[in-house]
Amino acid sequence: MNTSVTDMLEVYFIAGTQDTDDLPVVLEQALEAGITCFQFREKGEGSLEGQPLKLEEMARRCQALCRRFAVPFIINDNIDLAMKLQADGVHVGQDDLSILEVRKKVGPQMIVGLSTNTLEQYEKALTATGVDYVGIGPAFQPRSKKDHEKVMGLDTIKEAMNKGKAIPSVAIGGINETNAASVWETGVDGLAVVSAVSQSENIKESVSHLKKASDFHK
Ligand SMILES: Cc1ncc(COP(=O)(O)OP(=O)(O)O)c(N)n1
Ligand SMILES: Cc1nc(C(=O)O)sc1CCOP(=O)(O)O
Ligand SMILES: [Mg+2]
Repeated sequence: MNTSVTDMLEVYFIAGTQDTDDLPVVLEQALEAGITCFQFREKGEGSLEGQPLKLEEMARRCQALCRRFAVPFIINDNIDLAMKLQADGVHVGQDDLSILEVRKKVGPQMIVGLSTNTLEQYEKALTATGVDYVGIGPAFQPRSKKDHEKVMGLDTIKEAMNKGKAIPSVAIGGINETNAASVWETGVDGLAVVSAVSQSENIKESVSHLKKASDFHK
């Protein structure tokens, strides 16, 4: 991958089979529309959790699509699968394996992302060794996650950005084409979305509206 981590965060699509009836079709449309990163996240009701062979097969299909478009392929939570598939990166949260353990397992090359859900967690991540980018949120009420943390809101995200930007950041939670401009105003490097793309009736239009320089925000 030749893109920088900051560039890859611009429109960061996250999905698993629980989010759509046909993940490969939706992912291909999203890639054609210009997403800059994809995270494979099989989690919760309707996902392939507990079916490792099917899950791996789906991950490989998604990875092949991402490769065709030269878009980074990140795996959520499952470090062993990320290593087996030589994914471009892994994403972990505060309750997952520690960054130290993750980095020990995946080595120095793989992209490692860490979720932060409070100002304190964000500030701590800024000085952490081995973190390539942070997810920050929820920006708004998430649509695709039931057990989410307390909504952080845009004011706190802006406050976090003002504390420092030593590590690239991507906002997450309830982001859509209508509120995207307000999220960009906080100073984050990208927008991570599930439903804004997976549930979109026009993926091409939705992705273009999420982009930083979209005319839609003006
Ligand atoms: C880009 C990005 N940001 C945050 C998350 C959430 O991660 P986590 O808190 O570990 O929750 P799960 O996604 O594992 O349910 C993410 N996946 N991606
Ligand atoms: C996977 C995930 N993590 C979140 C966090 O706040 O850490 S919110 C979220 C789901 C975001 O879904 P949607 O874009 O449909 O609101
Ligand atoms: Mg996690």
